[in-house]
Amino acid sequence: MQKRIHVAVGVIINQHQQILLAKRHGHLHQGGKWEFPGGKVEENETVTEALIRELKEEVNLDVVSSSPFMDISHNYPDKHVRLDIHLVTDFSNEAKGMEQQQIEWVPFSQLVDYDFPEANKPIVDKILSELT
Ligand SMILES: Nc1nc2c([nH]c(=O)n2[C@H]2C[C@H](O)[C@@H](COP(=O)(O)OP(=O)(O)OP(=O)(O)O)O2)c(=O)[nH]1
Ligand SMILES: [Mg+2]
Repeated sequence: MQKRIHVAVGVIINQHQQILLAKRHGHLHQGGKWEFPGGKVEENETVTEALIRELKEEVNLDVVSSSPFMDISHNYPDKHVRLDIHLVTDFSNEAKGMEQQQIEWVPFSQLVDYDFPEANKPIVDKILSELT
């Protein structure tokens, strides 16, 4: 059984009801796909701490508060992930791709046009059914 990596993920929504997506670099696991920003929870770190750290490192946002949204375990052929997904509507600063990745603020209705990793399907479904 492979190790399951624990990932803190942010569904970040701005005042225009747009969601922040970032494109994963081609060489990464699930490369070329669009993702909700986030990354691995390190040892001795809570999910919230990881979320705050990753959103600063990846997209330059300062999270003020967040709330749990959903928890997904997914087995890729090469990797098992647990996505610990949080809603972030309270943040400061301007979003920037800090790792030279493409980022976009996307209206809810356009989410269906983006190519996400397989594990993300239930996230997009829940956003569309509960937040719109
Ligand atoms: N951030 C994020 N990761 C996702 C999403 N969907 C999905 O399957 N994943 C997977 C892809 C990766 O296997 C894993 C995230 O790990 P990562 O490699 O980005 O972790 P990280 O940002 O800490 O980067 P690093 O330590 O490898 O430098 O979760 C998503 O929407 N957002
Ligand atoms: Mg990441």
